[in-house]
Amino acid sequence: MAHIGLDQPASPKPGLVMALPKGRILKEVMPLVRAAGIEPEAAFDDDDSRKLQFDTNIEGLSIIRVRAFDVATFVAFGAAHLGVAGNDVLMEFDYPEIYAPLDLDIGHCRLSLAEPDDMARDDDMAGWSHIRVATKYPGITRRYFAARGVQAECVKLNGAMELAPVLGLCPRIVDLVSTGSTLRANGLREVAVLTEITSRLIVNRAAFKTRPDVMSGWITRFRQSLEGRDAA
Ligand SMILES: Nc1ncnc2c1ncn2[C@@H]1O[C@H](COP(=O)(O)OP(=O)(O)OP(=O)(O)O)[C@@H](O)[C@H]1O
Ligand SMILES: O=P(O)(O)OC[C@H]1O[C@H](OP(=O)(O)OP(=O)(O)O)[C@H](O)[C@@H]1O
Repeated sequence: MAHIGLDQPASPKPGLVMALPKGRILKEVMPLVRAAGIEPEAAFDDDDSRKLQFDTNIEGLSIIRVRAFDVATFVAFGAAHLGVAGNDVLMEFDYPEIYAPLDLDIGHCRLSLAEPDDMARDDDMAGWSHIRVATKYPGITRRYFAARGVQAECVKLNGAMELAPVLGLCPRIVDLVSTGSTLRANGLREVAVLTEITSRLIVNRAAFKTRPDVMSGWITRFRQSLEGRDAA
């Protein structure tokens, strides 16, 4: 007897899907989305709505709102066709299926190594062969230090990294820094910048190949949104 449906994924909705991160980037990205001519349905701005996928004024284009790391995964696997992600997320996954054609010049921050003030005072990175680091970015951290001859043992945390040195979990952290106030408030000092971060428009490579006109059309619209914003 044929079993139908149980382990079959639901058929994806036809049309184009744009993945946006639901965190702090959303406020910065929405003016660009709207300037590109995309207006989501009213439920998108309704905090009480439990919807996750939203229709837009553009026939066949919907928006999904997901966690920042998941934007890259939806786009890499072709479940979404385009999206917005920080290059922290892009570098951590390093998905070959993602093409990131446009720097949106939003979400500026940096990924840095930090340690307690008293440790930083007479610490010398040149003498390290092994370090233990708490981070949400084990991939970037390992690669960065391996290229400098240092083995980085990473303890994965998903937030509040700054607590790790304070509570003795790990003496050092690699985390995002913008104003530096979170580090200061927790007695930590930035000792190295691994990379500067901004958010990018990202596109699934297969979608770009199979629908070049539509996908390049959206890249152009976002480029024009950026030019309009910069000229204002
Ligand atoms: N302090 C910051 N200043 C500027 N940009 C930041 C800052 N922190 C994070 N970002 C950027 O915003 C993106 C999303 O961060 P956000 O804080 O919204 O998500 P999160 O809380 O880390 O993750 P999650 O979506 O899992 O809750 C990051 O990937 C990064 O590119
Ligand atoms: O240098 P600052 O301006 O203080 O910003 C840095 C903080 O911002 C991010 O955290 P977020 O607020 O996203 O919370 P999280 O720890 O839950 O990710 C990051 O992880 C730092 O903790």
